[in-house]
Amino acid sequence: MPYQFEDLKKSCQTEWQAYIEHSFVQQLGNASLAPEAFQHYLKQDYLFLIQFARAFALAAYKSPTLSDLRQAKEGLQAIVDVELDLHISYCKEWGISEQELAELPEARATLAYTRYVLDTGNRGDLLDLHVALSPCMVGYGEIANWLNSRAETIRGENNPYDAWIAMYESDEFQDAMQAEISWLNERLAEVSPARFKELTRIFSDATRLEIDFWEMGLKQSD
Ligand SMILES: Cc1ncc(CO)c(N)n1
Repeated sequence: MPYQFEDLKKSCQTEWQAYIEHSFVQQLGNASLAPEAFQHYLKQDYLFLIQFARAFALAAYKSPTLSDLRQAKEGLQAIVDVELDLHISYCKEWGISEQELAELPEARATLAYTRYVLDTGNRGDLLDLHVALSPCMVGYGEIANWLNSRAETIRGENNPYDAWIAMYESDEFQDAMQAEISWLNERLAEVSPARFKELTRIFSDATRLEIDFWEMGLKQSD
């Protein structure tokens, strides 16, 4: 049986569920999240996105083919030209200026997660790097879909976090998520059981670091 992305999720089902259905996510969905927790999360996510962009630059460096190189370039461009600009204007709506963003120190959870991804890519190959990135790219799309499937979730102007959910349920993000899953499925189909075991370690580590990122937001920890 060739391995597929679903098998990575199955290898750490408990952690994956703890990430997707985290209290931060539930509170964001039912509008009970403290605005201070969300603001703290938004600020750290700006710093996260900058490191995330560097990870796509690393993916370009690690690309053996022109098609992989183009894909990494698209990813880098999407983050630098679109996502970061969107994030900055979204932060403004939440009372966080660009100046404040530029001067922020990184929380330990941000440092741990982003540098883990970069280190995994540095010591490994493009597949290692993509597996380390996949909980971000696939997880947030799944979170938006999970929130939409729950009766407790409030949509529209009665939820101040509605725009956040809308961003990750957008066709643009959902298409990027599907493209990432397809890319991974093609490569995972070819790996040996020993190689797959290595990849499950990376996937589970990155998933656990996503859980810590939510915790950092909830506790407003630095
Ligand atoms: C921490 C984190 N993970 C995933 C995403 C989705 O891009 C994000 N913006 N932030």
